[in-house]
Amino acid sequence: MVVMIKVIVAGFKGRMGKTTVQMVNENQDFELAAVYDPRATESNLNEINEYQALDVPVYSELQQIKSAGLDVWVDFTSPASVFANVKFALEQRISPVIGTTGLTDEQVGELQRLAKEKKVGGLIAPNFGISAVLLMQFAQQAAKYLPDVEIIEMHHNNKLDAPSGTALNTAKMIAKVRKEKVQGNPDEKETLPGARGADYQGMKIHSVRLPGYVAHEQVLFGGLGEALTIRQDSFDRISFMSGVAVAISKIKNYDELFVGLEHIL
Ligand SMILES: NC(=O)C1=CN([C@@H]2O[C@H](COP(=O)(O)OP(=O)(O)OC[C@H]3O[C@@H](n4cnc5c(N)ncnc54)[C@H](OP(=O)(O)O)[C@@H]3O)[C@@H](O)[C@H]2O)C=CC1
Ligand SMILES: O=C(O)C1=N[C@H](C(=O)O)C[C@H](O)C1
Repeated sequence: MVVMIKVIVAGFKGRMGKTTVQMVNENQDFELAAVYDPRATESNLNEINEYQALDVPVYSELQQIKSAGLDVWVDFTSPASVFANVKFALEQRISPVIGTTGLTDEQVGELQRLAKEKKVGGLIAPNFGISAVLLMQFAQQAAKYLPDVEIIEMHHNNKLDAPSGTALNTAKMIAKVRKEKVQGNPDEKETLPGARGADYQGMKIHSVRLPGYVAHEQVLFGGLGEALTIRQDSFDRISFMSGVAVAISKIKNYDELFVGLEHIL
């Protein structure tokens, strides 16, 4: 008998949540066992027009989830809610697969300690798209030779957090291989505040928000008489789904919480 992985999708009404519900439902190895949103008024997905054929419980309170026998908690919610959701999942020994951005370093540390204590596998992926995972790795490699770098991330205009989780993670990965340095003219002055962007250990990060965009990033390196630009584009949220599927399939095999899809590929 094939045992399917029982998945709950938190944030199921959102842009990523909807795409994930469809992917999980269509994957023969996964069972869409529940969905969660504290503001949901439905008790079953079949009450929603587009999901009439699906008999899946909708939970709006964490207490309802305790006895649901779930394997994996996929979280695409909001920076304000992800920590409490993931803490709950780990306490219930449900493996979290987290796409939501905005967790602080302290929160990540606390969740990693809890995962170890509970011996539960989990993943925080700043980006589930393979093009973004590769961009971050290539950028880290390039920064060893070209340490002057600026990051431009471009997203749809409904995004809540800035900079994007991917841009911040790119900067953190680069910071591991280069010394902190001041870039640009040490005497430069912003005549319009914010003109030089945000600063992460001397790296400038610029956030663009425009309708029509989905998720895009450029990492620009400058050297003596030369430059390198690395760019990735997610034109559609489907680009994140193969990464989410891999994470759901594998995450139960681990007993710690990783940051970065590359750790389980
Ligand atoms: N790692 C990756 O590859 C990717 C990550 N993301 C990240 O995923 C997150 C979600 O993005 P997106 O789908 O565009 O955002 P949306 O705003 O479209 O969706 C978020 C959903 O979560 C719901 N929600 C809010 N609070 C809770 C809660 N406590 N529990 C469950 N659900 C809740 C919201 O409901 P309501 O509107 O009622 O508040 C909303 O339906 C963001 O942090 C984004 O950066 C996005 C794309 C890819
Ligand atoms: O909000 C989004 O859309 C995205 N969020 C993630 C991020 O902040 O990096 C991943 C991707 O860029 C899409």
